[in-house]
Parts: sequence; C-alpha cells; structure tokens
Amino acid sequence: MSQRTMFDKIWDAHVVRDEPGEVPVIYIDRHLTHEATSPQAFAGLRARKLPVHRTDATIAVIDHNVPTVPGRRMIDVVDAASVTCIETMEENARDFGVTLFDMKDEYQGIVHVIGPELGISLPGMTVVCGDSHTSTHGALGIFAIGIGTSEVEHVLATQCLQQQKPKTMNIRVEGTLAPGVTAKDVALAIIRKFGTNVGSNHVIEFSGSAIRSLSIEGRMTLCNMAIEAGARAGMVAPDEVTIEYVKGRPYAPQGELFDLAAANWRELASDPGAQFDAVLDIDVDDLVPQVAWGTDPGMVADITGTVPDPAAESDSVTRQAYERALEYMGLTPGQKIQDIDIQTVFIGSCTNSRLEDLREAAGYVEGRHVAPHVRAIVVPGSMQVSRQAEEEGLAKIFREAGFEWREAGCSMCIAMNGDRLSAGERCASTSNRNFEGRQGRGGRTHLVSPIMAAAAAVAGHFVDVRNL
Ligand SMILES: CC(C)[C@H](C(=O)O)[C@@H](O)C(=O)O
Ligand code: SF4
Repeated sequence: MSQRTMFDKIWDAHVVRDEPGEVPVIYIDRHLTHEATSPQAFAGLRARKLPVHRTDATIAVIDHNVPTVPGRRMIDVVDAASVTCIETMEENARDFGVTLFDMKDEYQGIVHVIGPELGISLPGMTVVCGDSHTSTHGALGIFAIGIGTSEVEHVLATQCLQQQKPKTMNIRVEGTLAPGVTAKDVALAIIRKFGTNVGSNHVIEFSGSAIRSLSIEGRMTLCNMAIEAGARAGMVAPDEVTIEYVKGRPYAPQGELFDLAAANWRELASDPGAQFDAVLDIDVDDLVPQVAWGTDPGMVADITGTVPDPAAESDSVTRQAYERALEYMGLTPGQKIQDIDIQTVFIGSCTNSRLEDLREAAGYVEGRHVAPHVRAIVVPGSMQVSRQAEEEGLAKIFREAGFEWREAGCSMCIAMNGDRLSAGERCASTSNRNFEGRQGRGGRTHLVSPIMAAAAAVAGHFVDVRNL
C-alpha cells in the first residue's frame, strides 16, 4: 500500500461507507457529551423513541455551566438557563443509561481534560463531541472533531457520522524552546504567522523536533488551538511519550490488551514520504513568550514588542480590523506590551489547566504574591487535577500567593457560569479565545501561557518571564 499519513490511516480504519457522489460515513469510537450542546440531541432521540446506540462508548459531563466556587452546590448555579442545562443533562444520562460525571463526581472536569486523563480517548480512535475544541484529544494521535447538535443526535443514535474527508496539512515545528517559552507560545506564534484561517478544511498534523520534545500536556495545548487556526482538527503522532501517558489510566486497556494496543499505536505515525496536501514550516529556536493584544488569536505580539500601528498596515481590511481591536481593547499603537496593566488573571480552560500547566505557574508564583489590585483565579481542568495539585502542594502555593483556588470547569473561559469580566476589565488569560465579549461583555482578554499569566498576576502588568 502507498505511504499514508496518520490521518489517512485512522480515516481508512473508520470508513463505513464511501460511495461516489455521497458524503462518506465514518464510525465513531468515543462520543463525549456536555450540558451545553446535548439537550436538543437527546430530545430528538426521545421524540423518535430511539435509544443511545452505544452507551458504553458515550459519556456525559457537566463543565460549561457549573459554578467553580469552592464547595459548590446547585444553589450556586448562576441562572435558570444553566440550571436547566445541568438538570437536563442529569436526566438524559439517567434515562439513556450514559455514564455521567456530574458536579460532585471525583472525575468531573472540562470534557477535553477528562477524556485523555481517564483514558477514554485513546490513540488511533475517532472521537467526537458537540464542542469545537475536541481537537485537543488529537494530541494522542486521534481524529477528534467538534460536531453540531444535529450530528450529536445522529451519533447518539447510530455511532456513525457523515463527514466530508478533510485535507491534510503538516506543520513542521523545528527547534528548541527557550526556558519560559511553552506550547502555548508555539500555538500563538503559529496562528500569528499563518493566520486564523490557515487550517480551513484541513486536519493539521504537528510534527518536528519541537513537537517530539513536548509533553502530552503541551501537545494538547497545541492541538486545542488548531481550531483557532481554522483547522478541522489537530493531531500529533503517538510515540513512547504517548504510550507512557495512556498506560494505567482508568478506562485504558490493561495488561496484555494494553501491549497489543500499544503495538498498534506505534504503527500510526505518518509513513516517511507520505504526501500532505499542504506543508508549512516554523522554527521556534528564537521564539519569545507571546501575548495576544487584539480580538482574535492571530493578533499576537512578542512580549518584547509593541502594540501594532494600524496605519502601518497596507491592507485596508487588516487596518480596519486592527483599529477596531485597539479601540475595543483600549490600547494605543506603539504601546509596549510590558506596559499593559491587567486587573485580572485567569489560569484555566481546556487549553491550559492540566497539572503541568499548574506546576509551571506555581513554580513561578512560589514565594511571591499577587499584586494588590489584581484578582487572580486558578481553575483546575478537572477534579483529579485539583486533587493532584493539592497533594503536590501547588494549591497551597497559589492560595498563599493570593490566588483563588476553584473547583473544575470551563469558568471564565466562556463566562456562562458566574466567572466573568466586567466591561473594560483587562485579563491575562490562559484560554484560547479573545473574541469581543468572550469573557464577559466589554471584557478584554489577552491570551498567554500559564507562566506568563502567573508573572502578570504578580507584577500587575505583562513581564518577560525569561528575565525573572
Ligand atoms: C459551548 C460550546 C458550543 C463552545 C464550543 O463549541 O467551542 C465552547 O466550548 C467554546 O469554547 O466556545
Ligand atoms: S474551557 Fe473554554 S474552550 Fe474549553 S470547552 Fe470550555 S468553554 Fe470551550
């Protein structure tokens, strides 16, 4: 057989039907559902009197609408719509026999954090969720995509999905990251360089020496943000780091079955010489910490740089977008990034709320204190991350430094659960989207890495963590 990419191998293994003139149908190995995008899908099943076809391959979790205040209870849920979402998810999981990680569950967390963490998402699989950042799971060598609510219904009923075959793109990331420069900076640098649309209709495979030396957590950060580069999905080929990561996780195969699976996973990487539809290169040897200054994840500058001057842009569309972004963000052209004061820090979201992220941030915070005028919160991606962080003493470090230590959930990434910015409030955030109003109406979001967010919390403005 000819040389195939990793994506081709996974696709070929999952095609159920592929007839000329029809949209192909693929088999789905894991279906993750959450309270924000599944109610109508389950309602559709009820109306048609259909069961969930594979309850053993479907899970449900409550993450978007949950409050994150310590010791949270239903009474802490912020609005009636959220109460309905949560109660509906509980009822649907019960009625349809789907495993639910509810607000009190020891494994509760953001869907894209708990999937890999529990070994529910495994290399070589197809994974879907009614959520765009499903691409996160691709870090393990998975074809993982976000789907719409009508597709959620379809997958619940059939375990299959109609899907146009995407094109393939290889982004080769070469070089060695300097201390203080992280996967988040690589993600922001890629979107800055190639644009928020570069991945459109493509599955991006991230390859190269810089990717090989990233932990699984770092690879997840990168694949998470493939969506902000417009891609259908992001992927990294499984290697020994991946196999080690998966080993022993509660839902992963154990013993002999694990060894059999791992042998399979070792065959998944793209064959040498496999053809991609597009190939892009980026070198990260000289990469410095990145800070998003604008209102999309491509509007990014070096920490050593300045806010751009729209007048210097020759393209009128870019110029207008920059002008509008600067106005919304309350910034002036030429202003030094390090002179931007922040009022709020959010360390969390499916981009950067895993143990390694918290370790990096806590490593910086230890022995220091949050600036007096800054409100800083840490929201672990899952209750398991939270427990591990408690055990390791990270939670204590954050608390002593003046951070609020919260329960797991999407939190301030999306502002639909009580955690939000007020108008004009400026936030250093480890999340993935800085759109207008994303963290609350009028709120101003600067995307950064966890260590950059931690340093901004302490200084009250952005600082270059390489100098500290
Ligand atoms: C609520 C959900 C549909 C949404 C998504 O699909 O991504 C959310 O998770 C987000 O990050 O904007
Ligand atoms: S943490 Fe943010 S990006 Fe991730 S699933 Fe939740 S809302 Fe979406």
